[in-house]
Amino acid sequence: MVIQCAFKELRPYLNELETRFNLAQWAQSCSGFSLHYDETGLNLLKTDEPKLAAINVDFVTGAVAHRRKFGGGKGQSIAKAVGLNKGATPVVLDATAGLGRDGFVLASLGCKVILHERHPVVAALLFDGLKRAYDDAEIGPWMQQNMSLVFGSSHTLLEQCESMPDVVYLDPMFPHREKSALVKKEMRVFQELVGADTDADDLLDFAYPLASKRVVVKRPDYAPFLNDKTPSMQIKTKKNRFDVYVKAAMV
Ligand SMILES: C[S@@+](CC[C@H](N)C(=O)[O-])C[C@H]1O[C@@H](n2cnc3c(N)ncnc32)[C@H](O)[C@@H]1O
Repeated sequence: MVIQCAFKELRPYLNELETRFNLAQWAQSCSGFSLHYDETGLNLLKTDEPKLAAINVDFVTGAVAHRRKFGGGKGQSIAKAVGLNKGATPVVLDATAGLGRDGFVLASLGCKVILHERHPVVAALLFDGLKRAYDDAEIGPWMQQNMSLVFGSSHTLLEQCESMPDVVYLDPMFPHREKSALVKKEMRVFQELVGADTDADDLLDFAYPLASKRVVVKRPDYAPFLNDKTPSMQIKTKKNRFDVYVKAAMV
């Protein structure tokens, strides 16, 4: 998968992205998608829906940036689920990072967040979004401290972790059935690219021994528990819930 771009001076950076994430290897399995770089950064397009389906990671000015400023801070369900309301700012390993939105909410609230993403195109989008955030005068300093990406599968990376995070956060792909046309479209494009995370049940078994305080699993409200394991507690939102597997108190 070659990244298309009108700016010749960006070719070295784009070559680096292509190499780092082995994008050439994925050209076949990502047919129907293309990657473009423009002034907004790296964009994924669905070839037959070029205008509507661009996916881009923007922590500086996008919807997540708005949520950072006006989204409810530590009162948000995700913050409560990882234990932020207990006065702690845990180290969180986000083992299914996706576009980094949940991770960004936690990083903006002070957590150190390590992101794992295994899909090369998603990882490339995330890497590019992080790079632009690191360079931003307002959020760059704390983003560089709080958010980092490791490209690879958590099925192997969690086993190799040398230090224990306080929290392991899991949000594997589960078929969505939201009604909003916009969300539906973006989710559909994302799901088509990534596919269902059919091996997600195993992640709980890797995550639980590694987390020192808790494992948090985000699920749509209609989804069964991950690996059929009943959580210690649940925090429910309109469309999702956070299943929390507590190991030790968050101090
Ligand atoms: C539903 S998305 C996560 C969305 C994310 N929470 C956000 O806020 O943007 C799930 C992501 O997890 C990734 N994933 C699933 N299993 C993984 C694994 N074992 N290791 C690393 N990434 C994984 C998928 O490639 C996909 O990008």
